[in-house]
Amino acid sequence: MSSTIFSIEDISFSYNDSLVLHDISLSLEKGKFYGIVGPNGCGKTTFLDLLIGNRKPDQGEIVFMGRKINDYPRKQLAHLIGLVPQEFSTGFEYTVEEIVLMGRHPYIPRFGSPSAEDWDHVKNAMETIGILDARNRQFTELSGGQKQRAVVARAFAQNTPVLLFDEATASLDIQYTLQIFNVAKKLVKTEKRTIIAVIHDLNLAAGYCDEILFMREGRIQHFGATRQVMSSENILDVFGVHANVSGRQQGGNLQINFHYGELS
Ligand SMILES: Nc1ncnc2c1ncn2[C@@H]1O[C@H](COP(=O)(O)OP(=O)(O)OP(=O)(O)O)[C@@H](O)[C@H]1O
Repeated sequence: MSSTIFSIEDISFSYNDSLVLHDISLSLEKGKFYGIVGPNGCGKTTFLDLLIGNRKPDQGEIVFMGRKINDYPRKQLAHLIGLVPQEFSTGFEYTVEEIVLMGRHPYIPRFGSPSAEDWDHVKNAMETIGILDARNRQFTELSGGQKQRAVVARAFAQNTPVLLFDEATASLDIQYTLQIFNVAKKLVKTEKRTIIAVIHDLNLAAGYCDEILFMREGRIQHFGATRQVMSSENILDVFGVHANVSGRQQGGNLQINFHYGELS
């Protein structure tokens, strides 16, 4: 049986007249941790928006689990794909627990109440992320990093086979960053979930991702197994910066060291 989860066929996308994604064709497989890396503004968030069906390609197709992504009813898709967005804000006074419970909304019938199973998922997600003690705090009063952890917990509570992270740990300290990536990696390894994560930190991407998509100017420039594509040449090609990539022979994680240039 094919393990292809996303089949992306020659997609392009424009905002008004501005072409943002083009000539993207690739297959993504179930049970892998994918990293998307690339310069600011190259189209990473837009690409995730297309993968989750929030936007429609102008050309080409995205087939998800055998069906065109834009043909899925929204509710069904919310059972299959969860997203940790780059930014999440709410004008309303919600507690942390209420934010995490939002991850269960696709499962709660209209005018219905959360089931015991829904509450189990909410509690487990808060425990996993370590925010159970903050469950009754107002979301708007949290620090940026605390908010981000609540939003990650919301996505874990949604319990979907596919998770998209858009810089999900950008404002987290190293302890919480590793905690979330370790949980994510475990979901990939033990439950065959698929994670597609936009990551700016190349060492983090090298440490956790099975495969990397290097994006530049709306195209996938390089795509493949992390050990193959995370190279000085590709980093220079996509980011225009010089770096040494070491550790390829040792069999452990790759290490990326940047050349900082002259300080004046
Ligand atoms: N809603 C929008 N309307 C018009 N242009 C947009 C919109 N959203 C994004 N863009 C433009 O599309 C391009 C790609 O944006 P996108 O957010 O996908 O990039 P990104 O790679 O995720 O960037 P970053 O690393 O800074 O988050 C940018 O030039 C951006 O200005």
